[in-house]
Amino acid sequence: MAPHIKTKMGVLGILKTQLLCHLIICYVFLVSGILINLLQLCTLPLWAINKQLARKINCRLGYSIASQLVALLEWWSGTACTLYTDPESYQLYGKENAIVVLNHNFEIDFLTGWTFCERFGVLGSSKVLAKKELSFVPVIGWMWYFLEIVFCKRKWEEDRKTVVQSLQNLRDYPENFWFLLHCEGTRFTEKKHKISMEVAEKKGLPKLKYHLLPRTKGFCVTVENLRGTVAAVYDSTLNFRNNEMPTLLGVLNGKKYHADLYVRRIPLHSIPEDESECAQWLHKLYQEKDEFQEHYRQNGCFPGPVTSPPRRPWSLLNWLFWVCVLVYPICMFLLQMLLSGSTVTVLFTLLFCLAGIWDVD
Ligand SMILES: CCCCC/C=C\C/C=C\CCCCCCCC(=O)SCCNC(=O)CCNC(=O)[C@H](O)C(C)(C)COP(=O)(O)OP(=O)(O)OC[C@H]1O[C@@H](n2cnc3c(N)ncnc32)[C@H](O)[C@@H]1OP(=O)(O)O
Ligand SMILES: CCCCCCCCCCCCCCCCCC(=O)OC[C@@H](O)COP(=O)(O)O
Repeated sequence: MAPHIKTKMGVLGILKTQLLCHLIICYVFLVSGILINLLQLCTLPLWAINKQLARKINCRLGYSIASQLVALLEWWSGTACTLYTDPESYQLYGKENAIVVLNHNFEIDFLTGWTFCERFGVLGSSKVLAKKELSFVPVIGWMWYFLEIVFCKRKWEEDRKTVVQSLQNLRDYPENFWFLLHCEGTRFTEKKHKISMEVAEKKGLPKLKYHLLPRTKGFCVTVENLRGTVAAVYDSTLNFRNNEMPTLLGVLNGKKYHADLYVRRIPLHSIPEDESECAQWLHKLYQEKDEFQEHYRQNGCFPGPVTSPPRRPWSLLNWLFWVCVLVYPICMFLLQMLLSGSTVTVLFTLLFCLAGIWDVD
């Protein structure tokens, strides 16, 4: 990296781009994650005795994993999150169960979603209808198993029974939760958009410019099974300023983004009970979402008042806790190696440290 750019970035900015920092962050995340997964495993016997207590404990443990990634976004990269919503609805966020319908365009939209969950105190209990493959991802996928995340294979005939059962299980969940649905079923690409609009044409549905055609089955079955449990649908549309396409690697490098989220609260009782009417309702919702995206494209902002929730210190404190617990032993280990008296061990340790601080750019 050129020296003048480094000066402009400041010491902290340079630190954030260093491989050694990234290695430490990943090490802390992975080791703490596996320790927490093991603790979650220990709660299994409790489910038989006191299920609600086991669920509450798992929400806290899940928080301790997810909030590390949130801390990375809001404290490490300093990404700003602006919320466009009406003040009356704002009062209810975090105080009721809700289904969140969100567009799926960005690599970090899950992380931005989590950040909003954190700010309204529902991060540990947040849920999603996720593809089955994600349940095998170490740490996060294993954590989701204990948080009763709903998984689907995206083959409706196989999914119907398991999805309905998993949704029914959430009816007596002891914590307020937000249930995320990416109704488009996959992340937006131009190629997928083209195919999806061919389907829209065949079905006689209006074309969408910024979204894929929504898959309606998951939404209708969620509304049907969570009626009486969930108070509202939060129709949410996410964008990043300056047409940026943020990445996890960018966040890890400390790059600051600016997320804009537009949320409309729609009471669940206003959504039709009949399945085909419910599907039509969702198609109409996506046509409206398309208009909001057009507004954003034209004006650089969403319509309506801005009421941004402040970041809270808990994600940072949790992260610092794990850094203190896990970085100290590794420092002691490296120190022991350096003081071992063996030339080969000292050389290897020095090489390892140098590789970590080497500027790969
Ligand atoms: C702002 C605050 C945020 C709060 C965040 C809260 C919580 C956060 C928690 C966690 C964060 C982590 C996030 C993890 C992200 C995980 C992301 C994913 O895994 S997305 C993929 C999985 N999810 C989904 O797919 C959900 C949407 N899909 C559905 O609902 C589906 O209906 C289904 C239930 C999965 C079943 O799918 P299947 O394909 O089997 O059946 P369908 O009936 O849907 O499809 C057949 C139907 O579709 C028509 N068709 C064919 N091709 C297309 C196409 N390209 N586009 C649209 N439609 C198509 C086809 O003709 C059939 O139609 P019909 O039924 O009329 O015959
Ligand atoms: C603080 C610690 C930093 C350490 C960095 C480690 C990063 C680990 C991140 C793990 C993130 C796991 C969360 C999974 C969410 C991913 C969202 C996703 O993958 O959605 C899938 C959809 O799109 C559909 O996929 P398609 O198959 O249709 O395409």
